[in-house]
Amino acid sequence: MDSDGDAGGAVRLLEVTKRHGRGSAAVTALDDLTVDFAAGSFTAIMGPSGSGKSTLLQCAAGLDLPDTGDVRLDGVELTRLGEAGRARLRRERVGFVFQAFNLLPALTAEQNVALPLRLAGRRVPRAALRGALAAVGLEDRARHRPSELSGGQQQRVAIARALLHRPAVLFADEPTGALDTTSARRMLGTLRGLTDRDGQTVVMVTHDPIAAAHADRVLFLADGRIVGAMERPTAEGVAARMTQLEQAA
Ligand SMILES: Nc1ncnc2c1ncn2[C@@H]1O[C@H](COP(=O)(O)OP(=O)(O)OP(=O)(O)O)[C@@H](O)[C@H]1O
Repeated sequence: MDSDGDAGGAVRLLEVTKRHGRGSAAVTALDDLTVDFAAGSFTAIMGPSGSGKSTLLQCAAGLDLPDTGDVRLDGVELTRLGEAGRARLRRERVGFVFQAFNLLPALTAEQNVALPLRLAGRRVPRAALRGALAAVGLEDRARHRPSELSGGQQQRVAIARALLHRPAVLFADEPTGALDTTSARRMLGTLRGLTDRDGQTVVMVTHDPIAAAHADRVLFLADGRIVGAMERPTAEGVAARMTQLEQAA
């Protein structure tokens, strides 16, 4: 590891504190938090409601800025960038998948995948488009509209869209929240495959111990701090740890 301590790190948060609100209503969402997400790793973030998971994702992805501390994404200190610089960094190096798929109903799967790059004025090579759909197992659904796809397939289109520009990190906020069990399992298999096959760095917030068990590592958050980590997690182990945290909350 070099003197910056970021060797191999796709994302690093260093002593990050983030408060929401002002005065007596202020809430410390992240409290002097330091964490590294290694390149090519799949991390799940868990914690009781209000523990700071979404805030962590927003700060790590450059969607929000910490009050103090530094965030480095793919070698770039994004806390030193202005709004335009952060927007460019997000567009070029970050992929985002949310619980809501946010696909446009009038567009086909491949048009939805291409849309963000087209809106940014970039040409989208056909091979890249096909490659992104193939990476999520949907190459045969390219011409289907969202209404002709299952919920799980729609979420995989959203993942293909997030992957098209080959982001350094794919952030996923409750990506299985709106899916049935079978679709959720397939979606998690897709994320797992992206890390195993392509070395894609994935950071996922979830409430579901079964989802978290697909990751290489689970980080547990409470009151804006990391209070534990589990390597090679099992659903049972994660569930037991979450029960402890929720009883303590
Ligand atoms: N815009 C905001 N204004 C004021 N307080 C906020 C705001 N956003 C978040 N908070 C507070 O910051 C804390 C952390 O919120 P955050 O959404 O990061 O938690 P979370 O772990 O993602 O929660 P959940 O699992 O319920 O989605 C909570 O106490 C929340 O109420």
